[in-house]
Amino acid sequence: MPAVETQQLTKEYGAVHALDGLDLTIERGELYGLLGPNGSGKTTTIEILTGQRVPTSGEVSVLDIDPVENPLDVRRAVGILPEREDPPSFLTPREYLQFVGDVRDIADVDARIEEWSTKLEFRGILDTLSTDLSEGERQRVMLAQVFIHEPELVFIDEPLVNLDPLMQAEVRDILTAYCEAGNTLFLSTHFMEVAEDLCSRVGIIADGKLVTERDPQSLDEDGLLETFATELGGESAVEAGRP
Ligand SMILES: Nc1ncnc2c1ncn2[C@@H]1O[C@H](COP(=O)(O)OP(=O)(O)OP(=O)(O)O)[C@@H](O)[C@H]1O
Repeated sequence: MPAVETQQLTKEYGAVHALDGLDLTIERGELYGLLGPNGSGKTTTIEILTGQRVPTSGEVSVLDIDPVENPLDVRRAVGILPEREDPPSFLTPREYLQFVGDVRDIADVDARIEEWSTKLEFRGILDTLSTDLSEGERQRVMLAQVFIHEPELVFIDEPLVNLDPLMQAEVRDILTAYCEAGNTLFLSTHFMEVAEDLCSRVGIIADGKLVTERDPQSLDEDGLLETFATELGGESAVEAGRP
């Protein structure tokens, strides 16, 4: 069974058709990127796949679980990093990750905190209040909470946001190694260069529909993405500092 499958998924917010018959199949071990301009339906897709939002119609399966029927089971099984989410300002990264360890029933949470704070290079600020951390440091803590329970499927909305170029390269390596170990990663981005550099397959979404799926090496060989040029990759992810 694929890691993720949707059939004719729709989501309406009143008169807005956020998803309009979305068909997705993502196999285990893929590093799949959903690329699309602002408002194309990426966040709505992730929210439905992770049991946070109920679709208007259509079928969904995530690790063989139906997130509409069993949202808690899906959230237990996967890692999630929503866009623009921070650790609570009044907790230190260590306290926050211990809290995540409690919620996720992780027996050896202290060892995992050591492991992930080392990998993501924030050991030095483990005991600093999150309110005093930079945006990039907070993003690294949030990335750690995605992986700390070693899920086999992870959803990340805009994965490299707020990271400096060196850290972006480190995170790319971590995400790639994670998929090479047989796990699956679903990420969304509106930066073409993130999709090109990171993904093994890219789906292009516009107006809630999957327009096409591409090998990242031939992402724009026919100039299709020129139509989204101002929104997609119109500025460099590195220059923008928020890919
Ligand atoms: N809670 C909501 N209520 C009403 N409309 C919504 C809601 N959430 C999203 N929408 C609308 O649904 C459409 C898809 O939004 P969504 O956030 O899924 O797009 P996106 O591709 O993630 O955008 P972005 O790149 O800006 O994060 C947009 O038109 C948006 O305004």
